[in-house]
Amino acid sequence: MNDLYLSLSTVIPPAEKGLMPRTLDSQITLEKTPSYFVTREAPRRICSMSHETKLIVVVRNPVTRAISDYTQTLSKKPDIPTFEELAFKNKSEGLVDSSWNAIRIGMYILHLENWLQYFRLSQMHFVSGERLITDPAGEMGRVQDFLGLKRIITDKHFYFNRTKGFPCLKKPESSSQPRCLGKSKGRTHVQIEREVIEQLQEFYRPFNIKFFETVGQDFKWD
Ligand SMILES: Nc1ncnc2c1ncn2[C@@H]1O[C@H](COP(=O)(O)OS(=O)(=O)O)[C@@H](OP(=O)(O)O)[C@H]1O
Repeated sequence: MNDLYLSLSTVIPPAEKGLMPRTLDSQITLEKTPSYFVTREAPRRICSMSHETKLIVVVRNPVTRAISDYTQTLSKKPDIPTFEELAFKNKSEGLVDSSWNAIRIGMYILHLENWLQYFRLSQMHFVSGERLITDPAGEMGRVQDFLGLKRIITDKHFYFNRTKGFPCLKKPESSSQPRCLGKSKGRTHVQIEREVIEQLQEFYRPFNIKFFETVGQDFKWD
């Protein structure tokens, strides 16, 4: 379920690493569980483990995210209803089914409000899923700044792979070969009618606006 776009990483400071795998004081512990961001109990539990945890969330246009999510489910379960059947309670009235997970996950502001009951906004960093593709080094630069790390990953670590249609790593440390993400990342999405996309854009607009205002960043999803 296009996890990358709603993945949430937690970074535990050294003094509070008791419940995480052991690391040296010069290291940070990173853990990635995409579903945390949309799980009600997660902020309270993580906060009780370490209230100074840093949180990284990758977000993308919620409409594209929903289609990506559906495309991934469809690849595993080809018999599911169509996207339109799942996305609407009543399509002609434009009544979106916000209880369908693929739709609900993209209502980022609702999830964020839950996190903000336990963490300061300054403890959170939002990565643009769109820019992660168009400018991976820029996005990774901001992640490194947020983590208080030297900018070690830069432009020279990426190249654009035309076959894959995505940026790939030139040469990871563990190998002498370039490395792209796997086949399941960057699948061709199912075709969705323009009208349906517009209905969903309309549905998400107020949630997006409130999300942008809250995080102080405009992700330009219109
Ligand atoms: N460099 C690079 N290479 C390939 N794919 C990239 C890359 N950067 C970001 N993306 C986007 O990652 C999306 C899938 O990642 P996920 O974490 O959601 O996948 S998964 O849920 O763990 O399977 C995937 O979403 P879809 O395009 O919807 O498949 C990609 O758009």
